[in-house]
Amino acid sequence: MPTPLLIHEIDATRQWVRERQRAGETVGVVPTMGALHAGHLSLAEAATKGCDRVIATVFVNPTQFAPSEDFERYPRDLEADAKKLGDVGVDAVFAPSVEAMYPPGATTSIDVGSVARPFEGAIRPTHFAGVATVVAKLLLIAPADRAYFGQKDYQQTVVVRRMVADLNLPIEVVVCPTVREADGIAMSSRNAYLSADERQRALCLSQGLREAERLHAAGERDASKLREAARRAIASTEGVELQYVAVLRDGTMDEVETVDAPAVIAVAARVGQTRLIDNVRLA
Ligand SMILES: Nc1ncnc2c1ncn2[C@@H]1O[C@H](COP(=O)(O)OP(=O)(O)OP(=O)(O)O)[C@@H](O)[C@H]1O
Ligand SMILES: CC(C)(CO)[C@@H](O)C(=O)[O-]
Ligand code: BAL
Repeated sequence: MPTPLLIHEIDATRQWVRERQRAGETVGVVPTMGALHAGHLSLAEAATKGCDRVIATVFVNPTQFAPSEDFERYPRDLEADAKKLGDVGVDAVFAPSVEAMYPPGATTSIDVGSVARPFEGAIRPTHFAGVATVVAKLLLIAPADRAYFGQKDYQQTVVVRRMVADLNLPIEVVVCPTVREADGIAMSSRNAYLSADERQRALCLSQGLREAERLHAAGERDASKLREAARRAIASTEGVELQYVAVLRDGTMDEVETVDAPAVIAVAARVGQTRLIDNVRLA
């Protein structure tokens, strides 16, 4: 497969997308922070199936990291990422500098409101303003027809859908299923931080979710029982600190006590120094 066109400039990116659309083609955009794994590539593949042309963005966005978080050490390898994207048929990659995205004097920030406050938002209070702002910028720089996001970052999908609706952005948001390793752990760039021992312990997140899923499939509708099943698996694993377990009405951040409609059970935990999140749909 050819290497995708690598674009660093904002104007050239917008022009590339507009030209494709003027030629009658649909364009998909896949926002990422790079260090690509099969989870990201599944979004790119969905985009190549659903659109005539695909542009991926690779940008480690500083505004979604708190000062204490891992912005500096977040893995970066643009050359390898571009090759992987080319191999799945992505046409172009937008990889801007921090200075291009946030020139001196830039102060605008998007507050999406209530869906950004609980769970991830409570633990990372500045995170979703950073995500919403950069995603809005990326969707304006690459004004595609469809944008692809992963279910693994469930609250992010809720925040992005809210932001796109509230700002009337003319783009369809597509959410793709979580891709897992053979043993069940959700693929994540941050898995690279785990030692072999932590990697083994981290399995308790997906195992806890799977146990809740099994109970739900067997007819359990009491959210507290489903939460307890996930909590038990995670909290009983040494070296793993559970941060939350929540059962939410699907597509929202509203907690439910009875699962009488499609729902999502979401968890976050710290494994050593690494924060991991995961979720499954209960439908
Ligand atoms: N396992 C996965 N399956 C499907 N989509 C995924 C998966 N992991 C990440 N994505 C999606 O890829 C997009 C880019 O995510 P990002 O670059 O933050 O990767 P990540 O692996 O989630 O990294 P991190 O470990 O920092 O959370 C997001 O829409 C995210 O939901
Ligand atoms: C959507 C995103 C690319 C914005 O920086 C990021 O939050 C991510 O990779 O999930
Ligand atoms: N995948 C979400 C990006 C972040 O945790 O900053």
